[in-house]
Amino acid sequence: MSFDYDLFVIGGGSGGVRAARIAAGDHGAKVGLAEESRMGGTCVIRGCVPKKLMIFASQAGLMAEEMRGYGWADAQAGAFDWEIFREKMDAELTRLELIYRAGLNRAGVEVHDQRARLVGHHEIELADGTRKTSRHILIAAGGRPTKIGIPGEELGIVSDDFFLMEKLPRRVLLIGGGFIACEFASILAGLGVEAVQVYRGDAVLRGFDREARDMATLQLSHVGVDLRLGLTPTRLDKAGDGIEVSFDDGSSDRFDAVLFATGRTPYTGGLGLENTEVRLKPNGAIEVDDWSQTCVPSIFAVGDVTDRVNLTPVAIREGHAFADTMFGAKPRKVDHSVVASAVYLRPHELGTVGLTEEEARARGPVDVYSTVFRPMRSMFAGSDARVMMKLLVDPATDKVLGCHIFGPEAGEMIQLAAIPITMGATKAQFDATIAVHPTAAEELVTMRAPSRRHDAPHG
Ligand SMILES: Cc1cc2nc3c(=O)[nH]c(=O)nc-3n(C[C@H](O)[C@H](O)[C@H](O)COP(=O)(O)OP(=O)(O)OC[C@H]3O[C@@H](n4cnc5c(N)ncnc54)[C@H](O)[C@@H]3O)c2cc1C
Ligand SMILES: NC(=O)c1ccc[n+]([C@@H]2O[C@H](COP(=O)([O-])OP(=O)(O)OC[C@H]3O[C@@H](n4cnc5c(N)ncnc54)[C@H](O)[C@@H]3O)[C@@H](O)[C@H]2O)c1
Repeated sequence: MSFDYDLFVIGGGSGGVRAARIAAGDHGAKVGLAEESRMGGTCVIRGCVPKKLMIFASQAGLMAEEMRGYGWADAQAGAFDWEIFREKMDAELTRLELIYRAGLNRAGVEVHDQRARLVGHHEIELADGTRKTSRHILIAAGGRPTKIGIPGEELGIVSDDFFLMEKLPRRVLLIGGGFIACEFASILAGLGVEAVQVYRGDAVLRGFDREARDMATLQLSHVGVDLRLGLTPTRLDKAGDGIEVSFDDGSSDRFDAVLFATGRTPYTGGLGLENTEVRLKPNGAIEVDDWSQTCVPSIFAVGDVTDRVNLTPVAIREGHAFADTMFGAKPRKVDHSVVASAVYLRPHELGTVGLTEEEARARGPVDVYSTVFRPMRSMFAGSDARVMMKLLVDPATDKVLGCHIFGPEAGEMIQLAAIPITMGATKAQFDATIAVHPTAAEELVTMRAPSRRHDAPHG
């Protein structure tokens, strides 16, 4: 049987673009790709990139404060102009979008700027009614922000809307304690917006190392976020130009905007999956095996739509591995067991790779090398901000099982620490590395004795 394409990709985000480009450009496959919105997907258009630019924009006040401590007695951030920033940011996103598009064109991928849905195991229907057949189909449709099902929630916005705001609200409620709520709370506080964050738990960033969570929780309050823990909103009501929010403790408060940062769900609705035998997990994610293959041999899925590790570099790696495996005769699986990540807070970020102290302890005996200190740079300026460096080491093998850094540029540091840890480095090998002085990161190779040992597995 002959097909229009060797591969048809649904979704032009991190995973889909990489898979299409490698299959067509490196391995000579005939590839079609459908994208219903802007090329580049969540990361480029409404995620990592605009978020990181906002993080950079938001640090002016903290930098001025630090510089006053260094003798620049009059240093002030001055007024932030959202319109100027947004115009520059939009231009940058358009530039990146064009680069993504050009890469696909160069590789010979046929791009369809419209929505696609499956009508069979080898067939796609585009929004204009055109049908295309393909030997293989890759679903890389990503995820969508979700709200929590309370009355009036349609009055609130989600992260997608945040990047499109015409002007900055004066007072914002952020709901959630995950990546997005914490990063956006840091951004808003840094831009001079009154940020109130409510989270139902007792420390933000559930799932991260507990000590690091406590430091992140403390820092949010220190940078001016009004963080209210153990609190959940129960309803939203329109109140003049603002929104009145009621909470489960009986209190209520008024805001100019309410941002739901309450998680994302795989975007599988309306994809035509009912026309296939593809199986979904209870949360709507596409079920795949280690090769990103669904239970239908011709249909594969990568990235957030599979809800494995929802990060851009993971989607890219999955897309690349799929293309190499299917079209390059280079079978490659993705190891999801060690994936580094960072939460871009200010002034200190949280970088993490491998097991948390709690996970390591549940697995067996573990030596914890941990140090918390005031770094030279901010201490001189009079700041009380603390840095944490932590290594978790298996006492039997000396292998480093995890590393957690809370400090300035921790995202950059953890990227480098992730290399030896992915390679299976031992603590002795960390120690054999001569320090770079004076840095904060030198602590990673100078922690001589464990701060504590957990002997028995802890449930
Ligand atoms: C605010 C925010 C900040 C983030 N920050 C980071 C970060 O700092 N670091 C990090 O690693 N990750 C970050 N992420 C996560 C990261 O953006 C995602 O993990 C990544 O984009 C997933 O890539 P993907 O290819 O699976 O999906 P996406 O990038 O979401 O791409 C899916 C694409 O498919 C298109 N599409 C969907 N259905 C169809 C259809 N039926 N037909 C045609 N097109 C369709 C969509 O329009 C979209 O463009 C962030 C996410 C958010 C929301
Ligand atoms: N720096 C990064 O790498 C980065 C940044 C942003 C987003 N991301 C990715 O995007 C994903 C989505 O981010 P997110 O912050 O929306 O999700 P998340 O899963 O990290 O956090 C969701 C938050 O919403 C809360 N929540 C969920 N249901 C609730 C309810 N019914 N009532 C009250 N609170 C509720 C949760 O307790 C949690 O704190 C992340 O998991 C991550 O994979 C990554």
